[in-house]
Amino acid sequence: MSQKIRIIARLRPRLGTEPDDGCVQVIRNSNAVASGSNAGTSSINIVNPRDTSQVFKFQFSNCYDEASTQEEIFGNDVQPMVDLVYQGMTVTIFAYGVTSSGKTHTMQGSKSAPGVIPRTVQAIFAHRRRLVDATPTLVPEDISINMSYMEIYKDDVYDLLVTRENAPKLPVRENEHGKVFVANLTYEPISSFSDFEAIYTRATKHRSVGSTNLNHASSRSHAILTIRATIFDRTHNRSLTGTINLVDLAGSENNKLTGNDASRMAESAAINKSLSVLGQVVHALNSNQTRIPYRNSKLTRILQDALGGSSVGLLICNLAPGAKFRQDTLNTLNFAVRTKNIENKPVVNEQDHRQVSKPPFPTIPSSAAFGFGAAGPSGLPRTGAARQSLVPVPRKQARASVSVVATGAQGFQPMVMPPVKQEPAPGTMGLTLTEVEFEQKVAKVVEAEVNRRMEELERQRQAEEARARLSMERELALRATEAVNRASFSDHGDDCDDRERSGSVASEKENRRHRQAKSKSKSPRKESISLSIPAGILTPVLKRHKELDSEVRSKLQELEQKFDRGGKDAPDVLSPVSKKKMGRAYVAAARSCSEKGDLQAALDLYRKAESFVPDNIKLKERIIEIDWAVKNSRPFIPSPKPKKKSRSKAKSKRHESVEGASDQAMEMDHPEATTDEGRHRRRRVEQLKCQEEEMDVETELLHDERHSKRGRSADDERDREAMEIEKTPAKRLRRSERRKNAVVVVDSEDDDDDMPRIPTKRGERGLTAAT
Ligand SMILES: Nc1ncnc2c1ncn2[C@@H]1O[C@H](COP(=O)(O)OP(=O)(O)OP(=O)(O)O)[C@@H](O)[C@H]1O
Repeated sequence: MSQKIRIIARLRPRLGTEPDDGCVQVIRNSNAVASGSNAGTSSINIVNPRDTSQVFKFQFSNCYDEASTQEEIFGNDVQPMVDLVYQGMTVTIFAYGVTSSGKTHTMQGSKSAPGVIPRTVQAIFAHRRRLVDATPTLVPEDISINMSYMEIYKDDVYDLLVTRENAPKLPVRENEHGKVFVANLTYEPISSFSDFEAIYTRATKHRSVGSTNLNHASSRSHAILTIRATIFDRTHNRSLTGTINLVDLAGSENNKLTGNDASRMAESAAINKSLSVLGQVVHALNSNQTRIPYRNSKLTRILQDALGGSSVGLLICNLAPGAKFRQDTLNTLNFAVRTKNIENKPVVNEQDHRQVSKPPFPTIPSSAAFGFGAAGPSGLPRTGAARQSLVPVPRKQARASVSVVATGAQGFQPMVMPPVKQEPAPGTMGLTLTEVEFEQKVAKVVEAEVNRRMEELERQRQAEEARARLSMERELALRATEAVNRASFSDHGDDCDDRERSGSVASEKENRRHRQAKSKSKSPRKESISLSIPAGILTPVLKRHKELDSEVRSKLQELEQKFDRGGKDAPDVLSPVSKKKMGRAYVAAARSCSEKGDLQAALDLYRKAESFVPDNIKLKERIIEIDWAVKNSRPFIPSPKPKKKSRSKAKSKRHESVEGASDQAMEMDHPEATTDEGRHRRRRVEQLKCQEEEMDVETELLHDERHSKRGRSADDERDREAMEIEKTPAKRLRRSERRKNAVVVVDSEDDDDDMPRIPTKRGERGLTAAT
């Protein structure tokens, strides 16, 4: 069964110099007050400032004017709510209004005029006394009462029962049943009103209060005092828990009126924001929205149960008199009107502590004195149907639940009911777990998670260490292999040299002796290496090296075969620059042959050169000419060799070194020089590259020579001839451009036959050896 939030309004008296402008008028209906009904015949009337003939009328359950007393308000509207606590229900009473409207006065009051809070606590203890007196099976210890007190300051929750220095921000959580609670909040047991007074007075000093222009002791936070009463039935091991939340909200603030400084402004912003969310929640509930923005502020999150939940609610609207507050008063009243449409579904919070079957909750003889029989004073049923909750109950729990059905004078009879909501008992988070147990469980889970992560980190660290060790070993092995290889290459190179020498002068015996001497001189190095490397570690590396070696060897063989095939495939494996250089080398060799009169050899060499530089027109012409001469047995007179320019000392040195390499390169093409040793061939390829370098130098020389006087005159001659053929300036220009670009492989000195010339003495000599 649902129940709407009860709304009452209270206008505070004028303070100090506040004018009596009659802006807010309270119309009271004494019958409504007396009956305590929710008829709402009392009203607050406010004259429309724009049209004084128009009056806004707000009807509520009860409306109290300036003359109303604390006692009156408590007796009429709060006392019945207190009684509900002993019915096992949750009650929430909150004071709402603009700053300085009298919320704290209403809730807390003063010594001379105690407010709702102290009166409620007094009523709770009084009720306990009555209950114990009326129930022979109950002793005072069977009804425990405890309290908590917190404030929400700038949207953070603080425990007011601990000193502020030690008070951490408390988290707001939700238990497995969807019940919102403030974790680690202190609950202090109180056995008497004086106990409460002592704790409450101390805690109130911790509350955030500040002075503003409107209120010298303005609340800067929302304060929530909770009193819980638990009746424990030892006979049947069951308990009934009722709770009352007394909420003193901070007032909405108009910063123009409050004259807030920067820090007060920050507080004011937090206050106004949370109140705005409260308004949004109320609006969302009224308009049946699917999503209620409880989570948008801590205030609404904590008050969730009071707003559309399972709590019985009472809203006290505090109003300040005077036109100065007119707009705030209207806002407050509008909020109240919206709130009164919110429907809660109160439940009885009852717990069965037995493990198996559950007998009924014992009949408390004085239960009728609570104002509740089969139905409560506000028509709240106590049956299982009345305990339905908005929060779904887990199936496991639902099976174990036993609900209580009122059977009038016969007392309660047990019966298994459909899933019903059972609120946690004070200090408990569910049916069986106390808060301490819950915290312990959480701590265990956290500890397990931390241990798991630590182990994972340790595993990662060990894996990284192993990886680092492996990579270090690999590095070490690689270095060792390189060292061994260097030694091996060196030996091999020396061996080759020795073999070559042995062919002419040295005997095999001498060579052996020579090698032995060398190996003796190198043995300490090898020893030191073998000592520093663990046995077997080189095996995989050497194997890999062997594989690489055979791979290199096969590639070299392939390369060699290409060269052996007449260089037809060679261009495919050379870069454009290398091709050009190879072409020049063959041209030089061919020229040498033609000078000696061996035209056939020259023709073959020119053709080889053509395979490297197939686009060279002059080379093609030369081949045609020589081919023609060979076929017709005619002599071929080549152009004279160009004179070499003087070179610098450095270049000479370089050429001398390259010259030797060139000779060796030619040996590679010689059948006798061919060897199966891949490493040896690799060295030869390197030497061949050196020869290419030398050819490059020759090209530089050639380029220099192009600009000699003779070269220039030959070009001029060609240009003159061309000028005679090409009449238009455009054609002349294009031809001139072409000539400028075509200078790299064309020997411009060949003015006689315009044939390619690469006059390299060293190249000729090397290639001569090759041919
Ligand atoms: N009914 C009343 N009778 C006499 N004095 C009152 C009454 N209501 C409020 N006051 C006085 O008005 C002043 C402001 O009241 P109170 O501090 O309760 O306002 P508040 O709404 O709590 O303000 P804030 O939101 O700033 O905390 C106080 O001095 C208080 O004593």
